[in-house]
Amino acid sequence: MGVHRYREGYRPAKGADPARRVAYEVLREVDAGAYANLALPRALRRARTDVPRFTSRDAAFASELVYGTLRTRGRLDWVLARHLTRPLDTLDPEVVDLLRLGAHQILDMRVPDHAAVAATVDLTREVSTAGPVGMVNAVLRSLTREGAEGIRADIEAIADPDRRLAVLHSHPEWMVSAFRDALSAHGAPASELEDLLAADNEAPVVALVARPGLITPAELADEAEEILDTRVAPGDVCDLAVLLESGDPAALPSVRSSRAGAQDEGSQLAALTAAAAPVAPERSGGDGPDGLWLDLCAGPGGKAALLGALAARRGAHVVANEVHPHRARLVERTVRALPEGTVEVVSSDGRSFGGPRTPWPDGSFDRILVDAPCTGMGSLRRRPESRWRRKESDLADLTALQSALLDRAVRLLRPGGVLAYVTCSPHRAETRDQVERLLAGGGVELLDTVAVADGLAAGPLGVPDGAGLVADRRGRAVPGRTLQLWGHRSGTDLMFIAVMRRTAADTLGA
Ligand SMILES: C[S@@+](CC[C@H](N)C(=O)[O-])C[C@H]1O[C@@H](n2cnc3c(N)ncnc32)[C@H](O)[C@@H]1O
Repeated sequence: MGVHRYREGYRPAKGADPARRVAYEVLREVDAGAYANLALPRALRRARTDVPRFTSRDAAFASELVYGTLRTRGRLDWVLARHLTRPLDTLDPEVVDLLRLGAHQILDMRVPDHAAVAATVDLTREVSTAGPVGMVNAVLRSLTREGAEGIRADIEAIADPDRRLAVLHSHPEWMVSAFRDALSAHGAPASELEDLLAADNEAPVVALVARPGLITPAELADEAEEILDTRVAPGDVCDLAVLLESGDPAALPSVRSSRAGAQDEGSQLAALTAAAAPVAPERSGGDGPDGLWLDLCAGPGGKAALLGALAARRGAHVVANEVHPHRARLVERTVRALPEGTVEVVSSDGRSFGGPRTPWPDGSFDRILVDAPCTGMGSLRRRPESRWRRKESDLADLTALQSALLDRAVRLLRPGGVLAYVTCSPHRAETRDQVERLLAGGGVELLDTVAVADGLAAGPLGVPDGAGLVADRRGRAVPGRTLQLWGHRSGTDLMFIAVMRRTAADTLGA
């Protein structure tokens, strides 16, 4: 629990309620660098043990406070600024969190105004010095007098369209512009921008994957229904998926033993597509070998486990590489239920993976997945704080890393081998530009990713007509298509998938 900073002789007039207290503690942890999706379950577990009569309603309320406050932070800050006499970022960060918590209850939740103000003031008394109590009270009371209609009208009146959408849907302005550009880069109508941004603020469903050969989706659904006491549904996009209305997947024995896992349906489809894209023969006749696969950026191992399950059925072997040793250990855990020897976990920098004097010289692999580090703009629903942490200036380093990983992967592929490039971001620079750069370099051809994925999907992928085309250096469309999934169309994370194939050995001038 957080630090109490009572003044000498000072005692709170009334204790803060435990759910708000938990939410505040988690916001403070997130401010210090924690991830909400890890910090919140930890805090709830603590509260269930430490706080007498901490109910599941308290847990649900605390979760809504944490996720809602983090998601709507941009709009909350814009509104709060109108009621402050000094800039928000000059206030003590603890006070800022208290104000955001109160404002979120007043503006977005069905908490009566007086209760939202009183409870936030109680919480302020309990966690802070007496100093800000009066200020928090005054600012929140002033906010309750403003009214949602007036606020909405003032936001609608913001002249700059991206600024207006940034405030309304609570995204950093640079991301709004990047999403606008991404829709156009991937052949989706620009008119869908608002739907895209709104979908980012919806609570995601929890998707599980039943790893083939280890558990069936029906067995997983039965287990979830029984243990989590929740409603379950089959996947919209993948037959292997089981969707949960609520509940903590970690409570399921199949998840604890890694026979199943929590995995967005877009990620499941990416791994399935990487495994299904057709390899070509190295010289002539048949499909050529398909026995050695590489997952170049494997941590924490969700896709490696699905690839491994599919490889086990096809007699293939998967090398799962991850640069950070602690994340490589997570991969080991994720793949541990697979038949022994199916997945081999190694830890090295993917940019210089394999080569002479290693078991994997250039041209070794039949199939490579590069699920590259990226801005993560495609999973904002799931990681509510990430939109505020990520900076536009991160792009240059990330795209350089993606290019180096892709270049290395092409060299590690045999001619005719398949390269699947995946990002959890639709940003043009991380997706289409990377594919166009690779194609321009020679050595790879683009396959029809939409057709491969469509053939695997349980339902429509919501790909707009004519989407996924990429151009050569002269701006002419090349054969093949990439696939961009959109949350507002398919309900998945915004995964980008491009399957390519290595052409002749000598085109890279190796
Ligand atoms: C998008 S995540 C991969 C997710 C993973 N495929 C899954 O489905 O669980 C990217 C991973 O690449 C790792 N990474 C970053 N730089 C790398 C490098 N130079 N070589 C190999 N892996 C790297 C990151 O640590 C991170 O675990």
